[in-house]
Amino acid sequence: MSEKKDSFLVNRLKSVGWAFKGALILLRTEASIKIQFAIAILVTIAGFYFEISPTEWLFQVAMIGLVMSIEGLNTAIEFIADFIHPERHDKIGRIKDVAAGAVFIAAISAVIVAVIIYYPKLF
Ligand SMILES: Nc1ncnc2c1ncn2[C@@H]1O[C@H](COP(=O)(O)OP(=O)(O)OP(=O)(O)O)[C@@H](O)[C@H]1O
Repeated sequence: MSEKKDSFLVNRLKSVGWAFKGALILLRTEASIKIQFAIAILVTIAGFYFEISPTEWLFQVAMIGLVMSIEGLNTAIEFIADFIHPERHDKIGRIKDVAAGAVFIAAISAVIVAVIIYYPKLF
């Protein structure tokens, strides 16, 4: 019984390790994620500088997580598309466009949240 529990825990820990490895691969290799990470650091500094409220922090952190995680999924979809069909194909292009569209929607939402939080503090 306890042996089963241990192996479950070890497996979960291994999964966390692989997920962490995946996040590092994204941050090291993907230009879009690097830019988003830099913006995340800048708005975090801005959050402390302007002393934004706990509710504003919640929205800001949620938006950073949303944009970067969807960007990660977009990258995974691009990898799958390139793996299963390395040549150019209209359908592969459409799959990649739709995945990029998801990032775009999240990014627009994040910009709107940023404007709502910081516009009154700046102007
Ligand atoms: N194999 C393909 N067949 C048809 N169109 C493609 C193909 N690969 C890419 N495209 C088109 O080019 C666009 C960009 O694709 P690509 O894989 O280069 O993504 P990217 O946006 O440059 O990647 P990144 O997220 O690294 O910036 C796609 O959205 C699609 O419109």
